[in-house]
Amino acid sequence: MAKNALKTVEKKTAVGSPLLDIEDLKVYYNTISGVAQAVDGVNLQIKRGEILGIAGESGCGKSTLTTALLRLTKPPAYVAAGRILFYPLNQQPINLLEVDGPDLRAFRWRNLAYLPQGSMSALNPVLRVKDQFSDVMLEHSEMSKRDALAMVPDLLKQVGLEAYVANMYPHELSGGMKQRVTLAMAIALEPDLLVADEPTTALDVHVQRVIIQMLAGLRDKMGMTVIIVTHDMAVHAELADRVAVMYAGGVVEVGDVRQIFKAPKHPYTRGLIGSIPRIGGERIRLGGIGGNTPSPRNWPTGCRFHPRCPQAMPICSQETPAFLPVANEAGSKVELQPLVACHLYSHPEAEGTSR
Ligand SMILES: Nc1ncnc2c1ncn2[C@@H]1O[C@H](COP(=O)(O)OP(=O)(O)OP(=O)(O)O)[C@@H](O)[C@H]1O
Repeated sequence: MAKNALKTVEKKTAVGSPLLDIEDLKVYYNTISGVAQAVDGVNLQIKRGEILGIAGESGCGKSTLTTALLRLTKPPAYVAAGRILFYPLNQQPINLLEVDGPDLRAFRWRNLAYLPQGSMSALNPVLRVKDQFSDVMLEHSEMSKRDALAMVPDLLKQVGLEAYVANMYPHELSGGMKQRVTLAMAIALEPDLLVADEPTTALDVHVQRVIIQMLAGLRDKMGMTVIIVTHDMAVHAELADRVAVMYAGGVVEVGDVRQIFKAPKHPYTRGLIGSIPRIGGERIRLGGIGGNTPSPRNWPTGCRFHPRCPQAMPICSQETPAFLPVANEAGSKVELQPLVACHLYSHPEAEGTSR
């Protein structure tokens, strides 16, 4: 069996085992007006073969978190604390934050791939599509140029493009085609993890659907883990197995996508879900979330959502709520327990103590 096919079988067998453990991760920015604590104590477990959605308002730290996962943090940002444990197939876990130099270069593309925000402009305008592929594959694997070029038509096919696209330059492609080419390049070396940042923004509805189906297909065909970052809750509803909701630099709730939509626990998640328009049924006024997003240079004390929370209690401004497990809804297929950081669920006297 070819090496790649063997790797795919191994990965599919490993679906459900741990891939990443993010432990108390803090990523800050040095700015003239002080330190911005953009990601401030994130804890998250991610399993092989799952599609995890990361949701939250603009500025809550989604991109800062994912760039740290990919070891792409650049000044003025820096990792202030935490560990990111990565579990390679059949090997001991490694702390991604300690991988450096040639090891890190080898790790990228082969293990971690990135589909950045606005990735359509990430292509080199003076290279034909096939040469962009071979550049990446030659730099990050031991493949010969001939072998790399031979793989291009098949990779293009996987993202629904014809083989002739290999000979085209980026300016000859539509926006949707460029996005597919970038996706095909990201998956060329069959990475364990693909991080897609707003992959459907700025695409028309039809192309959005195609990209969503492709991302879902990667998991099914290759056992790839996908982290999808977007504030478009409809994309999460359609694609994700679990959703992590971020607010003010932290994850406030994570759980089965159906549970997040049907029975959100955290008042912030309820606000997010309540602000999605629905078609059909009675016309209702959308809830939305009052107040403004706080500044990462000066987070509110206690629960950072308390100044905007319709259910705030005195304790909420005083104590930071722990990230605690709550009960899974009946019928959930997700093994990892849902977690919520909210005093409504951590104090027995409070409403909603459904643990
Ligand atoms: N280069 C920078 N210098 C200083 N602060 C920054 C920088 N980049 C981001 N930040 C701050 O970090 C916080 C988190 O930003 P980030 O881009 O991670 O949020 P996001 O949730 O991905 O937002 P969006 O959905 O708009 O992309 C924001 O408050 C932002 O102001």
